[in-house]
Amino acid sequence: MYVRHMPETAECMLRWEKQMLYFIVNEKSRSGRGAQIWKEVQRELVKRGIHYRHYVTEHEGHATRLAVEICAKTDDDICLAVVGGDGTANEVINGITHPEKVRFGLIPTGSGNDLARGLKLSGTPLENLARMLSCMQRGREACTVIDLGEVAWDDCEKPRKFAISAGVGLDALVCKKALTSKLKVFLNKLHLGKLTYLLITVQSLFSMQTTEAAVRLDETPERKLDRIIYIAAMNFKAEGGGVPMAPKADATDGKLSICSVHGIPKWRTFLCLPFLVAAKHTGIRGFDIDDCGTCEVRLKDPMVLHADGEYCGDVTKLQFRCLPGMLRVML
Ligand SMILES: Nc1ncnc2c1ncn2[C@@H]1O[C@H](COP(=O)(O)OP(=O)(O)OP(=O)(O)O)[C@@H](O)[C@H]1O
Repeated sequence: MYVRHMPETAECMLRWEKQMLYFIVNEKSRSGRGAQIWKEVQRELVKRGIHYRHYVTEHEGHATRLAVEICAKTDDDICLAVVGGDGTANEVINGITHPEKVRFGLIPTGSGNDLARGLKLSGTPLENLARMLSCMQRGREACTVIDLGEVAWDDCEKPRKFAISAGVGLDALVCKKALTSKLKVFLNKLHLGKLTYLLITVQSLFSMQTTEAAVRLDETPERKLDRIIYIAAMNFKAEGGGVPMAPKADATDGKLSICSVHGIPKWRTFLCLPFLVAAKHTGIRGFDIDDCGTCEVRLKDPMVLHADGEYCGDVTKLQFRCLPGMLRVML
């Protein structure tokens, strides 16, 4: 049961009582389950007498616009929570124009929920809400500060921030296919959403085109890699519904973990997938993981790029960069 911690001073009490909590809600997340969860959360907010305002996303990209509008408010302390999946969280993060004044919260309602996994948010929606409210009540200093990543590519208008990961190749192809997958809708109904990623991964691995790349980590000399299956920049350990691509990644160390698979045949990659899923792939030939602050990649042929599972385009030149301590999270 949630125990309400009473603020110690009258000033603190006054601040808490007046604090507005903004929600950006994707009711369509996890094939519509988001709407049900939001109703449940809303009932609890009313019961607790929380001051809140909510905005429901109506289309792709809407969450970014809503976050920009919320950040334009004059308050110097904005509590902004997402009720949605990783895609919605990514859109909101990209709309946070003033990270210094925002406290970010998450009630995960997606099918992958890798950000929630990275933040160790494993409770029910009401448990996650209670945890967030408790942190909110304890003030800005109670938040956990995490790094974000940023990826720029070819002639992109604006680099894209990411909380979990960004990458080219197999994992991006899987994300792109999952976005429009009828199988995902079907498996979500059976509560088997994560299986979508596994099935699409195997199919995509054997149908994808590999290519060559020149990779430069921080100030080190450029390395040439061939037969690229993927190059991913990980902020947290896992993506794609819990695949621990970088088992030692830490979102508070000021670095990204660059994971790549290259120079080995597809059938060998396929045989190594169980090791990848079990986080036993470190040290296997062809599977590299390196920590760095920036990473530049030049590809011989275009590959699909994703940021937190959102399709960014087919690209040949990209740069990943870590943005240390960029997001204050109510956990
Ligand atoms: N009203 C809407 N109609 C259609 N698409 C929407 C709407 N609101 C948001 N979206 C888009 O839906 C996409 C996926 O949403 P989200 O990530 O929240 O859920 P999910 O795909 O179920 O979860 P996960 O990413 O964790 O697998 C987002 O990229 C967002 O742009």
